Amino acid sequence: MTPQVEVLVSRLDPEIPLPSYAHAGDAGADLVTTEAVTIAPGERALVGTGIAIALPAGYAAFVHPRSGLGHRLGVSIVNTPGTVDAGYRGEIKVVLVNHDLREPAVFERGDRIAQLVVQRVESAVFHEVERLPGSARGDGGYGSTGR
Ligand SMILES: O=c1ccn([C@H]2C[C@H](O)[C@@H](COP(=O)(O)OP(=O)(O)OP(=O)(O)O)O2)c(=O)[nH]1
Ligand SMILES: [Mg+2]
Repeated sequence: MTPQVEVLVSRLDPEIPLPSYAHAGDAGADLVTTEAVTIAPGERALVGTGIAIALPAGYAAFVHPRSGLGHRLGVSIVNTPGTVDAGYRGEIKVVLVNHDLREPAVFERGDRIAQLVVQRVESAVFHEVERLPGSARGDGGYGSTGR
């Protein structure tokens, strides 16, 4: 069975459903918009989801786009994936962007606009050193391995 973690949710808007998985074992729980919004081609909009959460220490939640919106409408999230810190108690919001060049993207209140992925995260301790250990990749990046 998929491991589970308890996440406390506060509904800032009582009519808005809790985040929910479309299928058991899904990675992303759908989030809805509390407001109707029309996003012109190339424009963006900050929308509320009506929920705030408290994650256990050692966890973060990531706000990912929905592939169906990308495919059907050209809609994604500007800062994808958005990072929700364990200590954040405000409303989870989503910065939608309409990449379509012609059609506005129209959303009604209650439409599913993003999905939340809850993950364990490590907190790093950053140690400064004179020289980093060598590696096969070295400083190669940005296409260094060819097409
Ligand atoms: O898509 C997102 C991304 C972030 N947040 C909330 C939760 C997160 O804990 C907080 C801060 O996010 P982030 O650190 O990415 O933003 P910042 O621009 O660095 O703001 P801050 O200075 O508040 O950290 O905003 C959202 O509601 N939705
Ligand atoms: Mg920050």
